[in-house]
Amino acid sequence: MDAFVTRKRKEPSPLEATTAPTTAASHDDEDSTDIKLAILSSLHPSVGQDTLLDILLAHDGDVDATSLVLSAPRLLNKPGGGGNAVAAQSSLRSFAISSSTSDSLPSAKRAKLLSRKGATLHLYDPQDISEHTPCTIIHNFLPAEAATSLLRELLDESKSFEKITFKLFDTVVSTPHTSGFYVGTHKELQEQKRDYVYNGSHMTHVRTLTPQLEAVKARVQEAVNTQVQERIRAKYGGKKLKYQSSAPWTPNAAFVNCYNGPQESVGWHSDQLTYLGPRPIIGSLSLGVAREFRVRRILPKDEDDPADDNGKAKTKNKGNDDNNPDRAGQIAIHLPHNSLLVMHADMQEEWKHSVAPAQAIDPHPMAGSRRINITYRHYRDGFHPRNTPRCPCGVPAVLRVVTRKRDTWGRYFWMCHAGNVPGKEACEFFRWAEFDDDGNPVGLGVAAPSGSVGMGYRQCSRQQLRNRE
Ligand SMILES: O=C(O)CCC(=O)C(=O)O
Ligand SMILES: [Fe+2]
Repeated sequence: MDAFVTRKRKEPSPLEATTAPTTAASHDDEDSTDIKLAILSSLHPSVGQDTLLDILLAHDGDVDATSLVLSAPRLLNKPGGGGNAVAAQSSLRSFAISSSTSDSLPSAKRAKLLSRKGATLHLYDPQDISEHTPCTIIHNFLPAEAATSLLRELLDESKSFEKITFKLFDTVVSTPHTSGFYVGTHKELQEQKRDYVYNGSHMTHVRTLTPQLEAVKARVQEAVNTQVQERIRAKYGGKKLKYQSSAPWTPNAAFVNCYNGPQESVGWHSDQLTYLGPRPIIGSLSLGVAREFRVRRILPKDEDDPADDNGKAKTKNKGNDDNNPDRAGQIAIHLPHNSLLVMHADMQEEWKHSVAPAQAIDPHPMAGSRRINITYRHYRDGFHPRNTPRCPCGVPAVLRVVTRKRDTWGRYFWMCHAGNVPGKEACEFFRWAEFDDDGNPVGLGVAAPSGSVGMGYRQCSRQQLRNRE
């Protein structure tokens, strides 16, 4: 897991979805959206702001088209219109003037609707989510009693969960939520404590999966494998991605997070590839209070809008483009109790995700204000620390991917773990990673290819390491 301190977003307006523009250009966007919403609000006083914004975005900011749709009688039945966004399950498609209008939209056109800088698009409908994000959602995943029973157990377990602390420059900070880590066997538990390193430290509190977590794991495994095949068919042109494993996904570990109250969150990040390998798949089950899971594409550096950096101090943090999470536009996926979100193979390398602090939440009858999230993961044997490069610092190197530089975009590399530990000086260890088509490491033990930085012990700065990405 790769969890960071949440950067506080600009104080949201009642139109939660238009938060955080920071530049003059973005302010213009926000102002014009506000004016459009004010017009729509006066024309349709009974429709809530969230609903107005959803429909406005779905119609690419066209006030007339939005107003026309709102005049259609069937929209009066929209569930939860104007109420709490996370309580209602609705669909972008339900806002279309006619079903044929929406369904016939070319995908480029629809994708454009979803990538508005400075805006957050809220998606509820499974079809919208699979179409526009690297995720699939299954609502009401477990039989209701099984979900309740697992929630009860994990609320109890979460009493002993801890915040993960790490060093951020000269300060020790901790994640804004608590976590517990579970593995399948006692042997794996011992190995986790002894061999695996996370942000420079060993995990001290590791547990074995409870019988309920084991039973749910089997269900998650089956559902995820079905969804992965469907994704390959529908989105990847019938062929798995390069480096995606062709073996069925067999999770062997679970991170369980507890978010106690609306302010607990997880900042923008991608999950670490080091032990999962390239193109990992993650099955994420949510229980208790519904919260927003946000995703945004990682843009290569030269797609950066230079205006975004004008007059704005860069935030020093761990993600490589976390300084402006709104640059690519955010998509909020609403995760109600008992929903399974599949993060597909195109997620971790190309997108970042977060759980934003909430303005308000609907309490859950059993969990109160708490949300439990279980991410089932597959720790691949080929990526066990005994099989991967070791840094001269004496610990396993971390696996990362180039996301910012166009010329080397998508290439994987092993680097000094300290480059992943804010505040620590990294040594120069760097090696391009090579995989077979299934994502298994090849060529390990071979000297670093020419042109790579080599394996010297000289210290280099975090900026130098960043520059390679
Ligand atoms: O709580 C969630 O839905 C996501 C948690 C997450 O991203 C993580 O633990 O890495
Ligand atoms: Fe994550």
